[in-house]
Amino acid sequence: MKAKILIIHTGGTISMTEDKATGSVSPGQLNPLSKETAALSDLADISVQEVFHLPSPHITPSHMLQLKNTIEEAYNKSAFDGVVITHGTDTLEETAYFLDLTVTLPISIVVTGAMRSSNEIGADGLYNLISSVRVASDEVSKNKGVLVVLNDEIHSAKNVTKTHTSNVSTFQSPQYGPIGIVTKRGISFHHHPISQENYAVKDLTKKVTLIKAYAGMDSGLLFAIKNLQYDGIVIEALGQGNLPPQAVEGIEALISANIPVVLVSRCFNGIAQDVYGYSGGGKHLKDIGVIFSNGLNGQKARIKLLVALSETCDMKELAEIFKN
Ligand SMILES: NC(=O)C[C@H](N)C(=O)O
Repeated sequence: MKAKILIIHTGGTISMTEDKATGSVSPGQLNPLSKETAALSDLADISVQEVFHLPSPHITPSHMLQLKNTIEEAYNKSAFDGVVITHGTDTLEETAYFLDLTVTLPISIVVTGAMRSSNEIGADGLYNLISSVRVASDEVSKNKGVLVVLNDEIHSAKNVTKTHTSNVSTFQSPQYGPIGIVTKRGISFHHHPISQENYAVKDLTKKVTLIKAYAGMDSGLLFAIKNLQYDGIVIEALGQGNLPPQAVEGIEALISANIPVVLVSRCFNGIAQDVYGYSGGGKHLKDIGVIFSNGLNGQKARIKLLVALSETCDMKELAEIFKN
């Protein structure tokens, strides 16, 4: 029996066309993927929903929550084996990780996209969609968290990131690699995520921002963030998790206002840790209450803080959540 797969389109280059006269790529009236359902029906019992038709820089956390609710409502109406979400690649990793943290259904969840629009030479959209339906249809893809499938590779939502502005092999999992591959003959996994986290999110009302540290950074922006009444901040710190000493005053002001400060590294490999004891070093920052993120990149730590803040504002509980 064929697997039952729900395809949800949200937009992105995979749903766009190029204007041959101007070279401009944009979403048209019709999603070019809507005519492809027949090509997929050999692979699975397909149903399709188009929830958004948006470039992914237009996707916000409330769209992500809407997407989670759409998946759960569709499943409660009529159960399916897997869902494939098509999405723009710019913020794909954020939506995939949000779903990873919040959806608990016993199905496979695959997110895919494309780097070339539907009418460009070498368009990768339909191919990635077919690969994703194949992955989602395979029993072996369940219980592995949300998967990101492009360019014949299967990545975990937690580790994958967009690494190249235009290359079709843009999605990589720095330091971990893909957890599986798609071949002509089947799907093959070679890693299994060792832990999965879930948070019951009903609404997303908090404001969390993300900034990057740099040589000579001072506290100006940190005071501004406090005054703008953000509920949380993620900082892409230097190296192993350090900041210039001039930034410490701002960090202390945020923490004393009960605004959690989560640290990641601006390096794309490795884990930020409390190693250095000098002023602004990781150990100093941890001692004054900064939370370390255990290997997430900045944009994913921001999604996690947003989700975690919908459960608790307690600094100690937040620090525990970020140990996972
Ligand atoms: N390749 C893509 O999908 C990029 C596009 N700007 C988007 O994220 O919507």
